Amino acid sequence: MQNPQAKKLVEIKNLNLTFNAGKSNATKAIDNISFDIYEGETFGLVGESGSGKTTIGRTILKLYNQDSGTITFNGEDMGSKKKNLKEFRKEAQMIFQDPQASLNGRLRVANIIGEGLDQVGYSKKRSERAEKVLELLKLVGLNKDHASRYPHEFSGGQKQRIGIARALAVEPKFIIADEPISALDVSVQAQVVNLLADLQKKNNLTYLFIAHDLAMVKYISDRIGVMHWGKLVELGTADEVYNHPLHPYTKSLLSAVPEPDPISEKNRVIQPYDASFEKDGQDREMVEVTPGHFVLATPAEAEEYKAAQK
Ligand SMILES: Nc1ncnc2c1ncn2[C@@H]1O[C@H](COP(=O)(O)OP(=O)(O)OP(=O)(O)O)[C@@H](O)[C@H]1O
Repeated sequence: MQNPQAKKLVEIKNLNLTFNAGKSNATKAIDNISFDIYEGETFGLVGESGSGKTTIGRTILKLYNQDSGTITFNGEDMGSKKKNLKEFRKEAQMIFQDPQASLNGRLRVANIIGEGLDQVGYSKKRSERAEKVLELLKLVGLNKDHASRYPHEFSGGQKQRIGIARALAVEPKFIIADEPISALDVSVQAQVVNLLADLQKKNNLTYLFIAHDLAMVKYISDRIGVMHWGKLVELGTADEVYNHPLHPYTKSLLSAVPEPDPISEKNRVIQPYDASFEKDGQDREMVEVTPGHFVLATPAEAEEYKAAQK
């Protein structure tokens, strides 16, 4: 269970966002979602493609405006503090899925990272700025020779390291990592995840880690939220969600995770998910089935889920 002393860094309450509202292609990307992210934790957000994970990340960063609901960062409602947006953007950064597309190909690495440093006042101190670039490169496992090169001269994993260094340049408190490893070779995925975990400890960072790979999310996250069709359907500690899943969608996602042991893998049965009940018109809300473990359910379903846990 979450330490009750821990401070909430991000508080999301009853968030709603519909793209193309009122048109035939309207998409309810965020459907009445509430959750908190505690300082120093990694909150993993999982769900299939199109479930709304990226939209939540972008809405937290104020790249999209929600239709209703609130997002509070460090105790401040960002919606009502427009003048603080510049400050907020330094405290909250995003790392993207595609490191190639997210880096300006015309800039040398020193300037890509330097742009972030300029935002926090290094622009007038050239030598300090150069020193800080080297420090950041070292922090993410690169070296000074890399500073004068262009993004296309790097491998995918190295590019992601540059993206991480750029995010860290503004000394953020909070980082949204949106599928940061899914475009990388399997052989370098673990290195980037381990780097993120090390940096979290060193810099006391809080992460929202977005992914569709539940195995990796379990490895890195303290708590996990599972999304389906714009709704949060389950929320709990990584161990609880992984070992005692409640919602049939979570069970189905977990059944798709390959087993490392060849015998278990051979016997693994993928559980299909029949989502039709989500559209039965019944009201569902997040119910706490065991301490800190919530599932989206009607009162009757909640009782069933509870009984199945015993
Ligand atoms: N800018 C946009 N305009 C219109 N619809 C959008 C926009 N961005 C996302 N959507 C739609 O909103 C829904 C949620 O998309 P979102 O990208 O948040 O999902 P996701 O879970 O992050 O998926 P992925 O893993 O593929 O990135 C999808 O149906 C998507 O098509």
